[in-house]
Amino acid sequence: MSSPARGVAADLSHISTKAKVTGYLPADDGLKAAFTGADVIVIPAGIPRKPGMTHNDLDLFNINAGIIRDLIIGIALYAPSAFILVISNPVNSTVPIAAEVLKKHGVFDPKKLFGVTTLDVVRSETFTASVVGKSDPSVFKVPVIGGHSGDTIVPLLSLSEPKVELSDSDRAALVHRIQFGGDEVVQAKEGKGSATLSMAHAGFHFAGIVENTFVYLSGVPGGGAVKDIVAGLDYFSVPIELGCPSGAVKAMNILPQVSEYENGLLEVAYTGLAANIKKGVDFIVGAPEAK
Ligand SMILES: NC(=O)C1=CN([C@@H]2O[C@H](COP(=O)(O)OP(=O)(O)OC[C@H]3O[C@@H](n4cnc5c(N)ncnc54)[C@H](O)[C@@H]3O)[C@@H](O)[C@H]2O)C=CC1
Ligand SMILES: O=C([O-])CC(=O)C(=O)O
Repeated sequence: MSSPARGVAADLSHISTKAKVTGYLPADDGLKAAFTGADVIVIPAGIPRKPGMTHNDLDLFNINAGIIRDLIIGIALYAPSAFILVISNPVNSTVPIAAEVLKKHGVFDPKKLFGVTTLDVVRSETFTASVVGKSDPSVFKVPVIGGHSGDTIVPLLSLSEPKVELSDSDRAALVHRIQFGGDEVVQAKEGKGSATLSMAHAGFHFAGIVENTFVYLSGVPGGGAVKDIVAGLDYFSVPIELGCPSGAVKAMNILPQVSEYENGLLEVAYTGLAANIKKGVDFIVGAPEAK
């Protein structure tokens, strides 16, 4: 890229609300002004979970699905080549929603659409370090694959570097803490948001060369081999090598290295993910206003 990347981090709530009230507004000047010329667009817009809400909550889905759809329409029209990082939950469904809207507009590039799952890696490394009594989370590198909610998040402790030895019960407790770490934050904030600041940290991380992210597998080089292993799921989070200007350069297929225990976690994740992905796709497919 010859000029510095232009990103959009504006609060677009007024625009999206307007789009929601009046229907699809192809000539919306706000969306046009916000997105035109953007190279990288990060979307954290939407409601956060309240204590007790799961990522499968219907209110969370219905409100955020509409917000994502409206914003992605704006991107399809005014910044079709931008890198899109979707933070808004439920990521397992909002990324498929984004993909379907982009497809309807004929501008879907799977190498440039990413669901932000970085926090799962941050948690897996931080909590693994704390379980073995280290205060510095950067000591461990622990891959995480799958999706971004509860038991669709699959930490691969068997591939930790350096190796970590845990009893079965310590391992189960650690896996649970990584999978449900978001709940701790949502509860601690008592209805006033979720891991907002950690999200900023995740965004910063994303500037790296290899990043964990939820992608459309068939559109990313190397993704087909992953898809063959993950029960044919269209979307999955694995470490992705990133490049500029093309985006996702390669999906790292670490699936053949997982342990038997982790294969058990994956089987559970596949079921949840298949339902979450279908929910996102169904939200757009057949919906005339998204055309
Ligand atoms: N993928 C990830 O790792 C993470 C995802 N999240 C998700 O990010 C989203 C935001 O979470 P928080 O920052 O904690 O919530 P928050 O309530 O602090 O911030 C939400 C922001 O979205 C804006 N917004 C609300 N309705 C909008 C609309 N119709 N159009 C555009 N913008 C709108 C609000 O003005 C506000 O600035 C949630 O869906 C949450 O679940 C949060 C943390 C981590
Ligand atoms: O769990 C939530 O609601 C927010 C989130 O995605 C996370 O903290 O990883």
